[in-house]
Amino acid sequence: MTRTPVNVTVTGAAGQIGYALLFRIASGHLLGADVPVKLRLLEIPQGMKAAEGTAMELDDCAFPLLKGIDIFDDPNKGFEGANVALLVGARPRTKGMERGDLLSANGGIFKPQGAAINAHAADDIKVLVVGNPANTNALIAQAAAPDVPAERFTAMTRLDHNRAISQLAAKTGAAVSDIKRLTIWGNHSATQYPDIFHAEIAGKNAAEVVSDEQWLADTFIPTVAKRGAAIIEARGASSAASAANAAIDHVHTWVNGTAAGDWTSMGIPSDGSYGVPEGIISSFPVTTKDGKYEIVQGLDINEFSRARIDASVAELVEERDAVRELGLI
Ligand SMILES: NC(=O)C1=CN([C@@H]2O[C@H](COP(=O)(O)OP(=O)(O)OC[C@H]3O[C@@H](n4cnc5c(N)ncnc54)[C@H](O)[C@@H]3O)[C@@H](O)[C@H]2O)C=CC1
Ligand SMILES: O=C([O-])CC(=O)C(=O)O
Repeated sequence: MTRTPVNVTVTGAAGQIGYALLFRIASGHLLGADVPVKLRLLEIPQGMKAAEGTAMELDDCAFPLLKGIDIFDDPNKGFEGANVALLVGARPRTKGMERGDLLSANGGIFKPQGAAINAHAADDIKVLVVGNPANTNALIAQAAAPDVPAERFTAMTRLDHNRAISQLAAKTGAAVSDIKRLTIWGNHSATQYPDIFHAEIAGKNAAEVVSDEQWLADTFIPTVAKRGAAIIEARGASSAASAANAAIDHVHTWVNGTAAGDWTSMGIPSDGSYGVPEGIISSFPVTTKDGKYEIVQGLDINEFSRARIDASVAELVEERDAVRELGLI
């Protein structure tokens, strides 16, 4: 049976992450090796020519699953019929820019994109926001799309999740595939909290295996939370291939499900679980099945974790209040 292609819209398609992302979507890593895709690339006018170049290269790969590529600089067209939208293009912070300026500049991108998704995307649209500040940009887009179920707007903390697994594997000598149930809580920012108290390493409790609270507090958490800045310092440019990889993982897991006994981390609208105020887009431990996710319930949160979750959530509340003040939500 021939399957109908899935329409995948990627914004910021001519950027660094876009260049690392599009080829993997087209080769079947986003949705599955048997799922044909049509790509819809959305750029700003200055990015159109570079996006055309990337599209030429995509053609040159002769990917069997790639059933079409269209390029737009109008969000109303870019999101038409989209089943999956990866919102990567954003306004980076530049010198002298205050947080309010950054939120307001991104509001100018994510508000119209949310409205275009509301008006033109397919009924089953799933949105992943990668562009920073990802959680609050997702909130802005979601607020502009009142007809789309709120839970379809998610923000990427999978890169943080993968970074934390890798650091934990290096510390303990375990294989990354032996590490399960790790959680990133809160914001995709330096306040995020990577939590190993419920994680398992080859079936044993990770915090007990590590048994070194000082390493947790002084090395592990800051290394994971500040990894983006360390990459910028080393590479002279922000994480691109690892960010693209995490975006692929996020959507693949959302669509295809978490493995039995494991969970992942996603930035999602809070339902009030774990004392996180309803509505803000915060990272939680989630399981996924049949294209839907659920927050893992019933975890004991110790004092060490509580303080850190609360600090990151407080930052998200401040960001929400700031964009509310700016009339963006
Ligand atoms: N959530 C996460 O874990 C991570 C998020 N990021 C964020 O991802 C974003 C993109 O990163 P890069 O690809 O490295 O940046 P980049 O600057 O290389 O590319 C961004 C692209 O977006 C385009 N763009 C700007 N405004 C647009 C709009 N309104 N519509 C469509 N396209 C637009 C630009 O023309 C440019 O081609 C940044 O905000 C970065 O901070 C990066 C790494 C990890
Ligand atoms: O700060 C940035 O632009 C990059 C980023 O989010 C990360 O690598 O986690």
